[in-house]
Amino acid sequence: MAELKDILYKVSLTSTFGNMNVEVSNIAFDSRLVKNGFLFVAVKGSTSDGHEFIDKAVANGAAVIVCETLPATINEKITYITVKDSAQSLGIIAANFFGSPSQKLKLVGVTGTNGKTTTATLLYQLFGSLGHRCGLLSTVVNKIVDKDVLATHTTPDPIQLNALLKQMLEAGCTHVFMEVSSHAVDQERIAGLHFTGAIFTNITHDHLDYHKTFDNYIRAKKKFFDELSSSAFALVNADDKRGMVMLQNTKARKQSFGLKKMVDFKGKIITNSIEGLELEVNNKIVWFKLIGDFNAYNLLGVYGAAVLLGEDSDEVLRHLSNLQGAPGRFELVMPGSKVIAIVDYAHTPDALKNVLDTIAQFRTGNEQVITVVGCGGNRDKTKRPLMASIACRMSDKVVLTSDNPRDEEPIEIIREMQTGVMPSEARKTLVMADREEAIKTACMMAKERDIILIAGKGHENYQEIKGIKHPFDDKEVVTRMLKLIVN
Ligand SMILES: CC(=O)N[C@H]1[C@@H](OP(=O)(O)OP(=O)(O)OC[C@H]2O[C@@H](n3ccc(=O)[nH]c3=O)[C@H](O)[C@@H]2O)O[C@H](CO)[C@@H](O)[C@@H]1O[C@H](C)C(=O)N[C@@H](C)C(=O)N[C@H](CCC(=O)O)C(=O)O
Ligand SMILES: Nc1ncnc2c1ncn2[C@@H]1O[C@H](COP(=O)(O)OP(=O)(O)OP(=O)(O)O)[C@@H](O)[C@H]1O
Ligand SMILES: N[C@H](CCC[C@H](N)C(=O)O)C(=O)O
Ligand SMILES: [Mg+2]
Repeated sequence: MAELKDILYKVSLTSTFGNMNVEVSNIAFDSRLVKNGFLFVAVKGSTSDGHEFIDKAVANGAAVIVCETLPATINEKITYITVKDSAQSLGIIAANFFGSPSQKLKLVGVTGTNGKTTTATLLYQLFGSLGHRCGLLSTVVNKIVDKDVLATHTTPDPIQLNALLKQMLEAGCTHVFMEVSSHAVDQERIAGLHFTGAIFTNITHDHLDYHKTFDNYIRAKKKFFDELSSSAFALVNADDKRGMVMLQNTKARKQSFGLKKMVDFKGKIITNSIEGLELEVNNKIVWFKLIGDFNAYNLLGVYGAAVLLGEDSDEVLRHLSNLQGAPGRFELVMPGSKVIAIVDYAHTPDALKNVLDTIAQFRTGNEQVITVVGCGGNRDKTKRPLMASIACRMSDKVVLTSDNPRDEEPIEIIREMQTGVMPSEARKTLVMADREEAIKTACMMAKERDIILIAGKGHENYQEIKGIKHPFDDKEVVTRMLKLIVN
């Protein structure tokens, strides 16, 4: 239970109707979850408008309604509050309701098209290894110290988010590392949170289905930095064209990392091999277990953030060099097998190019690169031809397949991918909508020392088809096929 007045702290109200001296039993923004004494926030969504469900919320027992416009009929027994922006108000209300846990934690948010999970996971592992109790909010899993909590989104909704932060605080966490997706910024899921620091990894093509233009997408990421407090740090990848854009209007302490420019945390790649990365950081040469140039950026971002959080730089490097990274990110399957099979979460053109670039650097002779790739249904369609084009240009053979077709026809998605394949490259490609068959075919085509890249699903353990998540795990399938066919 909480006093209504307390949970409205810092919410800008435009009008109130009814008794303001009430207690609220809980909060919800989905009418279906409302029970007696709840406060319901009506939020405009992308498919429907929460304002249409105010009567449902009242029927389910809501005591308080927060909305942008009042419903046609008002129930005298209920308190109505109007606000300018109910999504933003929901964030602030959720933070207040759970006792503003983010104020009592060192909360660091990571945004960018690629590298958020890797960076946040490395920070969580690093700070754990340095002796701190930590929380993690990521695409793969949420963690309250060692306890796993299922992740449904990259960034949870404000109620789940603040509830998790509260549980982390109660479990003794001092540090929390979280991914901040552009959807979350745009939908105000992080409103009302207090960040100690923010990291920007990069921005490239993705999510244009949602943001419509690349400029809107950049603006969503920038908003995260614009809203940081002056006591926070804003750490950006200066080698990304938009790194400095993120810092333009921030009040936070501006910091940068990178490999090419003058930056606060500079690195240099000495060796990049299938065994890992050798980097010069802070005048020290250190080996890391992560593979690929792009991971040099992730490691530098993590290093910079750890130093900005007050950790000793040498200790940070010592601990960081032992870490493995996130599951399903450039993960070698059955190391030592006759063929090299890599499972990776590359689901954007840039990520796919980076991963294939990295693979190209490891080629020593005539080995072939065989790529298995698909594109998600009900998601940004413009990346489909681009991803197929990159896969063909940078591989010897490509099996075009399905990656969570959702409500779309798998073969239609593949057809759209094929529009990016040049006629001269068409002979390299095979179409196999069934992902298990596609992986099997890649394994059958592979000769000794060939490299198979299975891209797009990484850690995911399902294939989503028409609203149903069917169990499916790239790593499990490729392991089975390698044992059966190759070894
Ligand atoms: C496009 C998008 O982001 N949608 C998110 C959004 O839902 P929505 O806007 O579609 O909501 P809606 O169905 O229109 O409903 C509007 C409002 O009416 C309410 N409602 C609805 C029905 C009802 O009976 N009663 C009721 O009160 C809803 O609770 C909601 O408040 O708000 C919901 C609650 O927070 C999210 O679960 C939902 O995520 C969907 C499932 C989703 O797939 N999101 C993806 C795209 C996403 O967010 N991805 C990013 C990662 C992207 C990255 O890779 O960077 C993430 O952070 O996970
Ligand atoms: N710094 C980086 N720059 C470019 N590509 C990267 C970087 N880090 C990782 N990648 C590639 O992007 C893929 C996704 O990485 P990761 O899961 O860390 O990103 P993410 O931002 O969390 O993605 P999502 O938005 O889907 O949650 C990796 O599998 C790898 O192919
Ligand atoms: N966070 C990303 C994940 C994409 C993963 C890929 N496997 C797919 O389903 O398209 C998104 O929502 O676009
Ligand atoms: Mg992620």
